[in-house]
Amino acid sequence: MTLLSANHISFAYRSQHPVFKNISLNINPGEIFTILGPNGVGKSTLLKCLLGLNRPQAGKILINKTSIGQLSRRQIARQVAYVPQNYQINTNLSVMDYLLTARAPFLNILQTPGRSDFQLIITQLQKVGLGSLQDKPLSALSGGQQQLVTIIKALVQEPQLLILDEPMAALDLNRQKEVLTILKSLASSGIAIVLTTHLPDHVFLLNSAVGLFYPNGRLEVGPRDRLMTKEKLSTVYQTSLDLVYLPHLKRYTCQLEI
Ligand SMILES: Nc1ncnc2c1ncn2[C@@H]1O[C@H](COP(=O)(O)OP(=O)(O)OP(=O)(O)O)[C@@H](O)[C@H]1O
Repeated sequence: MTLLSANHISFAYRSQHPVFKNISLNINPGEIFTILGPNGVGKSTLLKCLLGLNRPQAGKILINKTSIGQLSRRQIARQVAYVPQNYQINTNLSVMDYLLTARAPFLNILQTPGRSDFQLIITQLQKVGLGSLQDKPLSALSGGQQQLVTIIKALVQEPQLLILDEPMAALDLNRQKEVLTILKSLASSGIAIVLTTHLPDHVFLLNSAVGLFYPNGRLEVGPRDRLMTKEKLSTVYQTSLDLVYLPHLKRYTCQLEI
């Protein structure tokens, strides 16, 4: 069953100036879908439409067959978690207290988090080697550590669909590897993942389906083998680049032609 579907959606912040028109896509459980495109083309705007934060002027978005407009924020938060692009968190909450806020959609109005909520968070922090940071104020963490914490916040929401906007932009290579591994393992457990990235290699590393956002606002959706070509990527990024096969890693890498 399709978890998320967007049918012919169009969105403009100002009338007569559409960011994109007539975009359709379907995401199934366990699928990874990576959106690539140049700066300012509309990737974050599209994600916000899929989350119900932006309301498209045309088209329909369904989550588990229900129109997103008919779902409350709490109902959406029980199914979908979001890692925003601006991960810098302006709060003096401790890491633990901040992460506990992600359990709110599952608690009644006067209910406080229980043992299982704390344990879930401790387990997730330990998985990425941040167990020792749970009592630190968020403001004392580095940018990369804060980005990891926002990813963990989405995970402790135990979503069916995880939407991430450039989740690895601030991470070192080893931490990128950790996040890629986590995303792959979430997908194999049936969670659907939609992400944006500026690194085309992430598509190959995640074995994901692709959405190519062209500078004219068109989104081409399809399998990696059909969309990840030198010609299409050069058109998307308006620059010369090449795809090089790495036989020992059995995958392609995307390189600028400089
Ligand atoms: N809140 C807003 N109000 C008005 N215009 C906006 C708003 N947010 C984004 N835009 C505009 O919409 C267009 C798409 O922006 P968006 O942030 O979706 O691009 P993006 O593809 O995610 O870019 P980047 O790769 O740089 O993050 C841009 O022209 C941007 O200036």
